[in-house]
Amino acid sequence: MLIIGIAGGTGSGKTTVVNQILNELPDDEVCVISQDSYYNATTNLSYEERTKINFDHPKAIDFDLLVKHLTQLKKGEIIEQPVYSFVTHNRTEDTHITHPKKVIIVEGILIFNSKRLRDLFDIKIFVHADADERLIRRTRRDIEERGRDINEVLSRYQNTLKPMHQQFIEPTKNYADIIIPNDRYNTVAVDIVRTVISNKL
Ligand SMILES: Nc1ncnc2c1ncn2[C@@H]1O[C@H](COP(=O)(O)OP(=O)(O)O)[C@@H](O)[C@H]1O
Ligand SMILES: Nc1ccn([C@@H]2O[C@H](COP(=O)(O)O)[C@@H](O)[C@H]2O)c(=O)n1
Repeated sequence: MLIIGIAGGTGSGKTTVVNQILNELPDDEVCVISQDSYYNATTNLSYEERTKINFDHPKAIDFDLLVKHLTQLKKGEIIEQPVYSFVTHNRTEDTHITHPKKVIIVEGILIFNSKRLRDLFDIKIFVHADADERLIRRTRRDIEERGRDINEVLSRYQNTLKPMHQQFIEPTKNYADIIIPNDRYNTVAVDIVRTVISNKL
């Protein structure tokens, strides 16, 4: 089994890179775990209280469950990945049954922040895009896909996202084995990662 961690700031293009890697790879050989699925359950909070959570701080993530699930997959066990809603800021009632595969890709902004997780990765990849590019992408995506308005995106960026990125995400680039520059679509880098995976399969 090969476990690949893909980190990088919000809007850097992690999900896009993962999807490009998955294209042309057999479905039954690769599975993806998203750190976003492991935001802490917030059922005990009102919607108003949830909107005030700092989602870019490591404390917002249920790393215990993420490490447990990855360890189970490594042992060949099936897991039930939580399903998260960016609209309600909470886990849904659903779960996603995930089977162990030869290659497991874990992606998320804070995954290199946890030593326990880092130790589980065979390859660590950091996707880099400049802050202005990430903000533009995030603004478009959150308005089009995550039910947000411009004020929400910009105030979250100023109050939590930017400072948390500088404090907790950017420094973890140092742990990466490979850094993918992604201000533009980087097909060469994606091809290299795909080749590494294909060799393993
Ligand atoms: N290299 C790129 N150039 C332009 N737009 C991109 C690029 N990579 C991703 N995007 C777009 O930016 C937005 C955020 O990308 P996404 O992959 O969701 O980032 P992340 O998972 O790192 O938050 C998406 O709308 C995506 O289509
Ligand atoms: N309820 C939530 C939870 C998280 N976020 C933001 O998502 C970003 C991480 O996801 P990416 O796909 O962009 O890597 C993170 O920056 C959180 O601010 C949110 O807006 N709402």
